[in-house]
Amino acid sequence: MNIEEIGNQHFYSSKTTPMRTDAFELSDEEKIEKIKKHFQAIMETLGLDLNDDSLSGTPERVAKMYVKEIFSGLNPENKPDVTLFENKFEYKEMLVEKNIIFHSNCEHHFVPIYGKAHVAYIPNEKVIGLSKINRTVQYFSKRPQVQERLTVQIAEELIQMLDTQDVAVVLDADHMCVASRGVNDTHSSTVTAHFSGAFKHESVKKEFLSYIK
Ligand SMILES: Nc1nc2c(ncn2[C@@H]2O[C@H](COP(=O)(O)OP(=O)(O)OP(=O)(O)O)[C@@H](O)[C@H]2O)c(=O)[nH]1
Ligand SMILES: [Zn+2]
Repeated sequence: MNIEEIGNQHFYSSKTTPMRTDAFELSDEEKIEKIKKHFQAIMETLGLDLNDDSLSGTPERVAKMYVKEIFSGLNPENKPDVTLFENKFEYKEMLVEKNIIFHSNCEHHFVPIYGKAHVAYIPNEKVIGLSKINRTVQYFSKRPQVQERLTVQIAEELIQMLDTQDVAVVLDADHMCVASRGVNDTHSSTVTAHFSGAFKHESVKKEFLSYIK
């Protein structure tokens, strides 16, 4: 179960994004209006002069950016339509789409996480339009995230869409909350993985890992 399936019901699990029961009561425009006021208060509290022509539009810019861009994946209406095709070619090997660039944000500090996703699956009856893999990665990225949950959400969505357990997802990302503050480590990166179905077998996993090396 995930937020796409339960509509406006509250549901917590480590795999789903924790949402309030009233998450879908406000329209995007109403959310933008509210966030704009709150962000203006944050800027004023920091001592910034909102009469400055470079700063005056910032509360609205940030509000629009949150709702329409970087957190647009919180709204199930923005879930991409996915085109599937019959697997007429009887392609039975793994398909790997690697180096899918994604930009997300850390839910602990609200600063960027960015990196590459490598996705593979072994087709069953259906094959997926390639760009829809990118779009699925992007949709779940555009939420406040932890990398572990993002990995699992992408994998579970593909398992469901493609009607196969044979799915692998690896994310390799830099966290700005680690790099540009706190421990200020600009060298470390974080790798997470989800292997299911055939990808749990050592030889299949190894083949996939050899392609993304
Ligand atoms: N497991 C996991 N941790 C993350 C992720 N993104 C950020 N974090 C960590 O979340 C933790 C939050 O810890 P806190 O101690 O509450 O935050 P903090 O005081 O700002 O900690 P520092 O970052 O160590 O300064 C930090 O250790 C972050 O590095 C992620 O995707 N997965
Ligand atoms: Zn963080």
